[in-house]
Amino acid sequence: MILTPTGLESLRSQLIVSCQAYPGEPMRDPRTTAQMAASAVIGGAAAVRVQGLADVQHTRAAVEVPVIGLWKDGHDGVFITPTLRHALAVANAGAHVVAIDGTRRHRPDGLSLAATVAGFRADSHALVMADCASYDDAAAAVDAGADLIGTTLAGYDGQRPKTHGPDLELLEQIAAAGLGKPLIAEGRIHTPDQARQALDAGAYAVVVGTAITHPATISGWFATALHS
Ligand SMILES: CC(=O)N[C@H](C=O)[C@@H](O)[C@H](O)[C@H](O)COP(=O)(O)O
Repeated sequence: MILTPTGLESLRSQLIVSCQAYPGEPMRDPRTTAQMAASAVIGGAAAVRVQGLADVQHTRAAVEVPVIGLWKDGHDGVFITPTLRHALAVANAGAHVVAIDGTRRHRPDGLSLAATVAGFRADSHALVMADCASYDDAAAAVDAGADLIGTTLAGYDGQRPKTHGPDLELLEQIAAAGLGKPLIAEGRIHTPDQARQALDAGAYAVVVGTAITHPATISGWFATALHS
């Protein structure tokens, strides 16, 4: 299955579940990621988002819904699918959509976002999701040719404060501008109410990660509540 921009209609107002375990964690295994993704689909996820080439491969085989893939390389600066090479590798692993850093920061391979998207299009039919951190990033990512705009990096690169829940103000700002590409709310959506608020703020679809698929963090929330 190739996902086309028109095919994105299947994601309208839907839940997307991000399934990620971090290096060194007990659940950091591509088979576990794929099992989490399949479980999320049973619960109603219309798409899933996974990190790492093996995770993309295993998840593609485990679910029928679109797979958004990314490759985190490092943890500072531009690290979400930071270069064209990373993006093509994620697409070749089977991702329908490749999520890449969509900020205006310098990229490790020196390419602009527009050059990255153009180079990607030359070799892949997969769609591109730009993980942005601000309104200016989002506008630039649309100009650069991205198919979807995510608020993934809002609060993580210093452009905007790290809100306690989702950055609803940013969602409203981007949605009000009518940039013409699906706006994906992502980042710190921890409750069903917050997911709903993100849609009401103008998001096309909502990504939830930690609150569904990261038991170490969720356990911490409960443990802290008991001890405070
Ligand atoms: C900033 C960054 O590296 N975000 C990553 C992007 O893939 C993931 O670590 C997040 O879990 C994902 O964005 C979903 O967000 P949340 O887990 O808050 O629901």
